[in-house]
Amino acid sequence: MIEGTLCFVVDDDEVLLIEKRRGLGEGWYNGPGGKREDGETIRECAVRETREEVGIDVDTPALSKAGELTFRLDGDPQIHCHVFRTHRFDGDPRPSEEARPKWFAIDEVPYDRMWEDDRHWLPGVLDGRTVDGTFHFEGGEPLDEADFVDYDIEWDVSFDE
Ligand SMILES: Nc1[nH]c(=O)nc2c1ncn2[C@H]1C[C@H](O)[C@@H](COP(=O)(O)OP(=O)(O)OP(=O)(O)O)O1
Repeated sequence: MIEGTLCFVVDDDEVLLIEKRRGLGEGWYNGPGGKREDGETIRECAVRETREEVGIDVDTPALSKAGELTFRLDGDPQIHCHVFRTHRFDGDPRPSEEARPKWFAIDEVPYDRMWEDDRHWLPGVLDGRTVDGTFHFEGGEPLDEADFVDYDIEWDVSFDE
């Protein structure tokens, strides 16, 4: 199964999202993030992907673990995604080949232009809660063309790391 990250940078009442320009979820908004590479920790992955995609530096210890999400396709776990939240960053977001960054007011997050599961867990994460969720998709690869059919969420969990 793929290990991945999502990193939500919050500044006052706004959150930094990216419009993904390629790969899974192309054309949709999400947090910066991506697949973990060999030899890096999950936090290192979140920091690297945020720097690569939008050119800002987030502070590793200040990343707060906000969730673990498992995305299943036709019953098989495909991606195990670690979600982080932070208020601390350096630099101004700039676009890259992978992503166009944009700040959104937290009460104006464009859920209709995001993965369908996001509306079930991201509001709580932006509200400071922790989540452990499994999201079921059906209809074959790729995941972003499959149907979102069901989910199971536990809130206010604690994580080992
Ligand atoms: N259902 C879903 N809801 C969601 O919010 N994010 C999802 C998701 N399914 C996948 N993702 C995110 C998590 C992770 O950041 C990313 C993985 O997609 P990709 O494999 O396309 O990664 P990237 O292309 O960003 O990674 P790299 O190739 O490592 O840069 O997609």
